[in-house]
Amino acid sequence: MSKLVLSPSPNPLKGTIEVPGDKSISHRAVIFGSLAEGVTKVTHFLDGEDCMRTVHAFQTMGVNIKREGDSLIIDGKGIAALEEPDQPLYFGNSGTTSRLMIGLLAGLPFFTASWGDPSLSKRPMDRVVNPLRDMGAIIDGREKGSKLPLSIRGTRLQSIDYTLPVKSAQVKSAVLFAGLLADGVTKVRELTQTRNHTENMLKAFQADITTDGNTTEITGRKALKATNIYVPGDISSAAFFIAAAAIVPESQVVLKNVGLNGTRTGILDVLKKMGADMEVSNQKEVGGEMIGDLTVKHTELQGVKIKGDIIPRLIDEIPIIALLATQAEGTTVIKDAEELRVKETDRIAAVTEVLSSLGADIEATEDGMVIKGRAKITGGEVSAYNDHRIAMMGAIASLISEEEVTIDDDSSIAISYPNFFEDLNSVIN
Ligand SMILES: O=C(O)C1=C[C@@H](OP(=O)(O)O)[C@@H](O)[C@H](O)C1
Ligand SMILES: C=C(OP(=O)(O)O)C(=O)O
Repeated sequence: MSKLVLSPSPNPLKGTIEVPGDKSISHRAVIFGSLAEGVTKVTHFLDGEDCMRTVHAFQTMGVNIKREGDSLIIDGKGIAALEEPDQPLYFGNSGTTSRLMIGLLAGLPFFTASWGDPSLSKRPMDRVVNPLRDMGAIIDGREKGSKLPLSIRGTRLQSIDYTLPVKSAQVKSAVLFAGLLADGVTKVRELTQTRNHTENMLKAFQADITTDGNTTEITGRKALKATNIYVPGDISSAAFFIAAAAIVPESQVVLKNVGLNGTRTGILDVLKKMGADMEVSNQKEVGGEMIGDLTVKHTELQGVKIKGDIIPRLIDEIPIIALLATQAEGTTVIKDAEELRVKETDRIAAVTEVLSSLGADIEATEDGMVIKGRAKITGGEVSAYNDHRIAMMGAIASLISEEEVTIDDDSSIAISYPNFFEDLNSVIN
């Protein structure tokens, strides 16, 4: 636990940052690399705590995974070579590790127990357990299997035709992983498109998969073939510097090689609507994912309405978007974001509490928030609620604060952005 006292920064932000690898893509690269036949090299892998939970899970199941600089070398021996773990798998704080692994473990021919930290133990797992049980999975656990710890007796699964009741890429991925191990063709339908990294990477590993963006079909029991993966910069991490450059006067920051997959770029659409001065350059496709450089300059922003299908495309960026909104002219309304209530913490409550303690005019609603700009960020002492995105939002708020911002504990930042303060210091002149 380390308390953090941040002094207001009088200077504009200037410079170039290459943010760490995308968390969602890094998790999936470890999973598919471990299941595939052959050696997979994952370049620009995110060594944040969450992705390391996924690495440790596969190491416990006998997969040889080693670090080489910022790459990961995975010696995949195929699905049949995975071994029954001799200890419970610990998923730490990671919703993605737990939901994706549960989907996979349900179809592997051995027993596992799994658990998580206090935050993860509160998060709903029935959203993955229910469709998996429909496929024949044998899962038990706390609250009838809706919370960790869980026990899974892996078994041969049947395919399913499943329409997602929640807008969640983790649920979609869990069912597709189970489908990869099941007999027949599994179909997953979503009414609103969520991030599609699982589908993209399954194609790269030569799975038998088709998707039209709403319905994805996968044929089970087909071997995956190793491939090399480059992990783009995480737009969810870049978001903190995009916001910082937009709100600190006279700033100009370049973010290199940021992932620009359209299922993740909702924050860019919102910034454009707010009137931000932002340019995308050097766009190209690498391994099925778009990347590019973003140049963001300070400018005056306008409040906006954010609701509907855009929400899954910016779900993890809402805390930092809320801070942006405090500096925009007029009112920003965020709706349809009730999923925030079941993240690492209740992010609607946490964002509202932290930003109002720091001087903002913000109110929580059932499924979002209402933020009135422009507010002076005066400073103060806040809790990060043990949530990396809340801690980083607090740190960026300190840049425009009149007085110090004190955050009770910044250790959660290592979940997704271990070098956050090095990168921040590199653009504070
Ligand atoms: O699939 C993924 O990698 C993720 C999906 C999202 O969660 P949900 O699927 O719960 O919306 C997101 O919030 C999380 O940070 C990562
Ligand atoms: C919600 C997040 O992650 P997860 O669900 O993997 O814990 C996040 O990174 O903001």
